[in-house]
Parts: sequence; structure tokens; C-alpha cells
Amino acid sequence: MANHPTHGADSEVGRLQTVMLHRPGDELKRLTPRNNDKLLFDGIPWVARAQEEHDAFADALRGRDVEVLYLTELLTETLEQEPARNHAITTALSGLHLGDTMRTYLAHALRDATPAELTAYLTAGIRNDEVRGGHGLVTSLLHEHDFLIDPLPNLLFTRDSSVWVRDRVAVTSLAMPARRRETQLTELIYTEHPRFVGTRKIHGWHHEHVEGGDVLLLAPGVIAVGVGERTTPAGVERLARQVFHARLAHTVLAVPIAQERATMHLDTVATMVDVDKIVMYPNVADSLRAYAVTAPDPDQAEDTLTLHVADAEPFLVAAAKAMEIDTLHQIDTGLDPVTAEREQWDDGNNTLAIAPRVAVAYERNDGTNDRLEEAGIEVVRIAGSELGSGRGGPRCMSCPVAREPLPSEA
Ligand SMILES: NC(=O)NCCC[C@H](N)C(=O)O
Repeated sequence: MANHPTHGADSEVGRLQTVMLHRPGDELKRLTPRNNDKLLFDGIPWVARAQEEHDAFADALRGRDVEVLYLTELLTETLEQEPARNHAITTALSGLHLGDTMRTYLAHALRDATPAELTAYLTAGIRNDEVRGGHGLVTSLLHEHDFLIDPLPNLLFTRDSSVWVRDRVAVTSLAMPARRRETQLTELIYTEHPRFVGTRKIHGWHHEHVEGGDVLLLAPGVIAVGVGERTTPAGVERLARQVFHARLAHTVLAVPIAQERATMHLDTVATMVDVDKIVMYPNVADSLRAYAVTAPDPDQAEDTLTLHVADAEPFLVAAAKAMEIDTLHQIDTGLDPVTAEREQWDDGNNTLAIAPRVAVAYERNDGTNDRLEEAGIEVVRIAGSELGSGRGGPRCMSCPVAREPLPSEA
């Protein structure tokens, strides 16, 4: 068995040991001006440059001793096993748009594919005009550029399709149709890949919507969850019951955020950069509120576990109370509202902490980065002109698989 750190994370800032990334690939080449909105991209990225930017991101992490796992490599290794292949093929072909003739043809074709080819089909999808057999009404009447298996350009944002909470991994339930299939892949990896076999899982794609970008591990035992365009109140209730019952947390803070694209996840407006410091979009800082959810008796049956929901309080107040610290310091970028809005849109607040007071950020957001440095945060700046066209920053593009626990006197 390979020597790797114990999987899991109990904070946003403990030294990052292992991270799962997805190097953008052929799935980005599927984006056109006709489908980019539906596929949740704001433009058509230059793929080769996006790959260069992503490689530099991965190198910056490796340069800080972070082990980088690639989602597609894990998937290909997973697909070397027959039962995993069959499962992946069956789920990928479950869409009713295929019909039995095409489904049967594709099932045979995919069974003949190598694990690497199958990974490519599952991530970049299959277009009608790329298929030579299975002729029937589906082939004839769908447009030649329609997808039989949809591509997954948002795999780039590995943050959203799974999240580790202590030693368990939550397979999430993605809200947008363009992303739903991503969690079938993460679930398969965490279930069947030899490195992860035996990992205990919570949540799942069949449950109420929760996306990883909304889940912030503020401190051991304290989880903030954004409620907005992607994560539903019912999703937070479900997650809270699971983490309380499994003793993974004592408080969940439900944090309403505007249901719009600019603030699709909590991590688009706020990310932790130290044990008691958070960088926050100034235009929402004053209005952000949180409902502290606790469980009077976590021993109750999980599904019916009684939740106590406190009245809403200012987010920073509720967070500090739950974290048992005097103050959760907001790094006030002090930017004028228009600059702040521009930098928030370009993921200025979406930093990835790789240790306390060390964070990766897009270089373009000068104002926010300068303020972070003035506050004592080392900013590892990366390019993201192409990567950012999917509206996600360094935190969105990373799923921490192992972080060092924080020293008790951090
Ligand atoms: N955590 C994040 O904020 N992830 C960014 C996801 C961007 C992606 N294009 C989406 O709309 O879901």
C-alpha cells in the first residue's frame, strides 16, 4: 500500500497535504457560444492556455509539498476494475433521451474501450456525429451536434462534487443539471479506487442539494454552509443531521447568500486564510447572517435527529461564538464597491489556504491580494485568465483530501 497521509480535513487552513484537482481537457473543447450558458461557462476558454495555467497552479502546490491527485487518473485506475466499469457505463447511459437502441449500442462500445478511453468518454462526453452505429430514430432525429453523453466542463471545479469532513467524505448533490453526473464519478472513485476503499461516506448525489463550494470548515467541529443558488435549506438540514450524528461537528452555521450567479457558493464571497481570519467580499460583509444549528441529542436516530436552530445573527458573531474565539477577523479589503464587485466576480475572495496565513489566489485581483498581504497573509499568485471563464478560483478548483490537523494552540 502506498505511503500517503491519512485522508481527511477538519479545517480550511491546516497544512494542505493532498489535494484532488482536475486538469482541464477535451471536455472544455465541447464549449460553444450555443451551449456555454447551459454548461455554466461565461465564455469559451482557450484550452491550451487553461492547461498551462492549471499546470502552474498544480506546480505551485507541489512546490509547497502538496501531493496532487488528478481526478481523471483516479478514475482511470478505478475503471480498471470490471464492476466499476460496468457501474460507470450503466449510470452514464441511464438518460431516457438515449432510447434502448442507442443505449445498447453505446454500452457495447464502452465495454470495449480501455479504461483511459472510457474516462475520456465519461468526461468529454459523446456527440451524436461521433457515433458510427446504433442507428435508429435517436441518431436520425437528434442534431448531429447533440450530446448522447453530456460533457462535464465543470469537473475543473473539484471543490463542489465532494468534500471531506474529518475522516469522511461527503459526495455532494449538485443542483445544476449540467453538473449532476460529476458526483457519479466522485462516488465511484471514493467507493472503488484502491486508495479510498473503506472510506466512510456521508450524503450522496441522491439526497437534497449540497455543493462543496458552500461548505466551509471554519474550525474543528464548526461548519458554515451557504444556502443559495446551489445548496438548499433541506440540504443543510440533511448534512447537519449526518455530521452531528457521526460526531464530525457540533455546530453548523446556515448562511443565506443571494441566489445569483455571482454568489453561487459561499466560497465566492468568503474564504478562511488563517485560524481566525476570513477574507470577505465587502459588499456583503455587513449583511451576511448565520443561523447556528446544533443537536441537543446527537445520539438520536440520524434521520429524525432533532435540530435546534438559533435566531439569525451577524455571520462573524455567530461564527466566533461557535468557534469559541473572541473574534473572527474579517480581512476588510476596503475596496470601493465597484472594484470590490469586479474582483469578487473574478474570484478574488475565493482563495485556497495551503497553511495558516498562506493562500493561493488569482493574480489579477490586485486590490484584494494587496490587502491580504497587508494583513500578513502570504499570497501565492497564479494566473487564471482562462481558468476563470468558468467562474471559479483556486478554492473552487481544489478538493482537499488531506490536511494536517491544526495544532491545538494555533
Ligand atoms: N465553488 C465554486 O464556486 N465553484 C465554481 C463553480 C463554477 C461552475 N461553472 C458552476 O457554475 O457550477
